[in-house]
Amino acid sequence: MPAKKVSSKKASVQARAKAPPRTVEPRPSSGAASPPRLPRSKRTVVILSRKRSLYSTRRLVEAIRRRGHRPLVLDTLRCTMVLAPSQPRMLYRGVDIKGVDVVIPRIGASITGYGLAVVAHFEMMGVPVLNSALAISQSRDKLRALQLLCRAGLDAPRTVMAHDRSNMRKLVEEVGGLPVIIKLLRGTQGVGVMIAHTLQEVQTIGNTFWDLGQEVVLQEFVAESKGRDVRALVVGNQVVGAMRRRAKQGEFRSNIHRGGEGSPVELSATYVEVAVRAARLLGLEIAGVDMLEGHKGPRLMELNSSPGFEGLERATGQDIAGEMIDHALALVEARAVATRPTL
Ligand SMILES: Nc1ncnc2c1ncn2[C@@H]1O[C@H](COP(=O)(O)OP(=O)(O)OP(=O)(O)O)[C@@H](O)[C@H]1O
Ligand SMILES: [Mg+2]
Ligand SMILES: [Mg+2]
Repeated sequence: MPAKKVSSKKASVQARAKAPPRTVEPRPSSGAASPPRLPRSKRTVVILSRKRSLYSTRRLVEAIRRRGHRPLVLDTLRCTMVLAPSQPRMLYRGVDIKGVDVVIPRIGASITGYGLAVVAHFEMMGVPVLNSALAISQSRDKLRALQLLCRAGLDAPRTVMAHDRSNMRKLVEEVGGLPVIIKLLRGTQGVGVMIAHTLQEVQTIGNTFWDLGQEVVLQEFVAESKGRDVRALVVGNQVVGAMRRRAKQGEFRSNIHRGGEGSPVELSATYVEVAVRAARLLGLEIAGVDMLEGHKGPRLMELNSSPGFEGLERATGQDIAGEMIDHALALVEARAVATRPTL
């Protein structure tokens, strides 16, 4: 049974209260107080993506076309930012890009720096983006993300970050003892997530990364998750699909890229609420929220701002691309209504 689209009323109320000001919420389309809707016109939706042949990019393009709108796939690295007082412009292969209604950035980890600049530039041109540069940057740094989530009272595996290597034993104790997870701050697809069973291993792995100039965190190993985790795809204030991923034999990482297998899961209200709240806290309109199933409920690991959804669509049979595009178009319409001059 495919997972149903689920939303949490409570979660969305909390989310609205805590959402950063950048986030545009779709306005209600009915009711005496709402302004009349503008007639729907053909919209230009930009997908920032290195390759149009990627599954998620192809599916987004299809979804835009199916709704009668215009997709435009731009290779992020071919976008040129032109800065001028009060007049930021974007060139693509030397030509000015104009008339863009909304941008969906699919920024891979290898081009985070340049990608963030391009997304921010679109924002400065007044174009709505899902997700904003701020939201992408704070979710991509796993420590920063956990700081924001923990400050708001959400649960995550115990995590420490230190620069001083002199007392590793104490750091290991802080996260609950061996074994411990050692994690690169900006890894993806399970690369840079390791498990250490002895203090010696912690020291060797930690020293290797520190000597390479890479920052790592030590994290409590959530043993009860048994090599499984939950990926919830949040779009706006809703979870539009969810799967449980199970690691292959002999592996603790459940990533599909590490051989894990996904199956649809019906999330409880708590998991939905936590996933939506976490996305809102980081300012993400679209988020792949990874949670471990702890004894006492969901434990947040990370939020992905350009989540691939091939595994999720295959596991659940749901039209995730369509959900993302519907939400992007709703934001465009909401903004058009909000900025419409009153007579
Ligand atoms: N503290 C932990 N306890 C137990 N297992 C963990 C822990 N942290 C990570 N894992 C396992 O390792 C996997 C990868 O971790 P994480 O999601 O942080 O990395 P990632 O490389 O960013 O993955 P993604 O490809 O989802 O972006 C998780 O899906 C989970 O199965
Ligand atoms: Mg990740
Ligand atoms: Mg993950």
